[in-house]
Amino acid sequence: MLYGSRRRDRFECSEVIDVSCRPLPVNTLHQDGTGRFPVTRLFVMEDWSDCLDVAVQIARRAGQVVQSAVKQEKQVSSKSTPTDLVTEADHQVEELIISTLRDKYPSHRFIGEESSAAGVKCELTDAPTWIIDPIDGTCNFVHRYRNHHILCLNHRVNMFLSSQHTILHFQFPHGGGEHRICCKERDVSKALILTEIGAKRDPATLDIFLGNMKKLLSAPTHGVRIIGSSTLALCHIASGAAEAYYQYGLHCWDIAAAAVIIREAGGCVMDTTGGPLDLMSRRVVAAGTREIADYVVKQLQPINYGRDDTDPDGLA
Ligand SMILES: O=P([O-])([O-])O[C@@H]1[C@@H](O)[C@H](O)[C@@H](O)[C@H](O)[C@@H]1O
Ligand SMILES: [Mg+2]
Ligand SMILES: [Mg+2]
Repeated sequence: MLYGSRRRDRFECSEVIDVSCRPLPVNTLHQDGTGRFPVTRLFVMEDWSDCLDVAVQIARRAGQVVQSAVKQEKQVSSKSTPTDLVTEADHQVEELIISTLRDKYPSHRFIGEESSAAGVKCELTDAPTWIIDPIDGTCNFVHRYRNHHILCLNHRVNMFLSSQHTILHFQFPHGGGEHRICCKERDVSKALILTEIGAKRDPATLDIFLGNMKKLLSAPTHGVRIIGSSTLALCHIASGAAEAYYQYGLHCWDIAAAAVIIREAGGCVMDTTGGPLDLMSRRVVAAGTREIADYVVKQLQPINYGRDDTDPDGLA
């Protein structure tokens, strides 16, 4: 089981390690003088296994809501741009998840895609926080396109919950059990690379987006794919179906759950500059190997989408 208690402002956790679900004695942490506590081990402050059970049940219930909604007529509206779609099913699923969890865990905090779009501040504190994308790939959902959409929940104590592919019953287990293994390919000319377009479609953004794709296609790589769901695409890195993923314009709720799966499967997740992942930065590079991740980082010209915590509609 992937587990840990990561209080953002108290220490940096150097890695997520498998620990059993039992309280561990809190050892002395050696302050490194920078006010941060370099943690070589994670300390399970509390037993979170109950959260996992509750969340897997909600993921399944939400999946049933989505599965029945996909066959029905939808009321579709848009958010930050005309291509950033949302339906009543997105709202219904997010409301179901947050209301159930809030009843059960009144002290926990929530970051939800549709709550954020309605103006609720995206704020990560050291309180246990659920990061929720009720339907990732809403455009696919609206078009009933090969049913590529996925529900993702992440619990900010670095406990990955269930990310359930609602239509193909394609479920990534919560980190435990059979481990997913990333591709260990180091040769970019043998890599399949995934990306997503993001919501901006102005000519300048599209020129940069297409320029980045052209650079990666002419490496040459085996190919570049856009499947319409960043979370599902990131999960494909963890399952070894593709070697790398990059994107500007996704959100913390697209990244949070999948990043845990990828790390647990032995891959790497980072910022598009090659530095550590900043969950709120609206950009990511992930790969099965560091070599391919570093190659992708070197090809990219940045696209500015702002940040989830300061500029949620990303039209900076
Ligand atoms: O809105 P949603 O379907 O949850 O998530 C989508 C992401 O999965 C996709 O990668 C991105 O390009 C879209 O703009 C949108 O953010
Ligand atoms: Mg999404
Ligand atoms: Mg969504």
